[in-house]
Amino acid sequence: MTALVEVRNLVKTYGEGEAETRVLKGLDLDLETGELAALLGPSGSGKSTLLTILGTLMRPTSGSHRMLGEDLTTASDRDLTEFRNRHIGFVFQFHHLLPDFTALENVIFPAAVEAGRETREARERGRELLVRVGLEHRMDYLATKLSGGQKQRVAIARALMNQPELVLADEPTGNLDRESAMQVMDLIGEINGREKTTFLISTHDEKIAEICRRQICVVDGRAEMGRERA
Ligand SMILES: Nc1ncnc2c1ncn2[C@@H]1O[C@H](COP(=O)(O)OP(=O)(O)OP(=O)(O)O)[C@@H](O)[C@H]1O
Repeated sequence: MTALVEVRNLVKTYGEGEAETRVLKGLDLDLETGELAALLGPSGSGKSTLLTILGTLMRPTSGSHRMLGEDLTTASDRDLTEFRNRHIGFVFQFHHLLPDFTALENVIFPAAVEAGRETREARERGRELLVRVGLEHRMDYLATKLSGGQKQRVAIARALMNQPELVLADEPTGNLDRESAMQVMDLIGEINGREKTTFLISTHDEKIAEICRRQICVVDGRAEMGRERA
């Protein structure tokens, strides 16, 4: 069986000459369908860099990156954008919701971009997702009127809008109190269990990492695999 994501000998350097920083130094990583994995590592070890490359938002300096059997290192920018919209969802620490739009409008935004317009089906799926994340009573609230935990739940619903196989989350609970963080993790766990969506979650929080079935640590530019838990 081929992995959902297959990364080999990934290298990423920033800058040139004396200012060159080699962040990823030949990293190998496989992610299977349905995994719930934490991405750990000291500050500056390259977690965000790796997530940005896996999300096709930045190209590696060298190495191979495949997802769903497609070679993404040689794909055109246009093909990458299409691939990203269809197959990858993102959740960030600072949710990046559009403040002047409602929760529902924020959720259906990716589908509207993909389709070039807002469809009735998209509105329906957006509503369903907001119900699933427990925000049926906040659909028409402006994003600015939501609490931090609620905003993050909207961000998760938005990430799921186009039914991605992979969701990349960069410190999704970093800005939340313990209770909201656990609610967000419960939600991610439920979606992962039910829909087999693969999640890769970068975190500094050991408790969050423990909830994940697998821990992957970026150390000295390479990935060290943690033990898989049943
Ligand atoms: N655009 C850039 N240009 C130059 N250097 C960069 C750039 N982005 C990141 N870096 C450097 O690459 C290294 C890895 O950064 P990255 O943000 O990937 O680490 P991280 O593990 O996510 O850190 P943190 O846990 O603090 O968020 C750091 O030394 C950083 O300074």
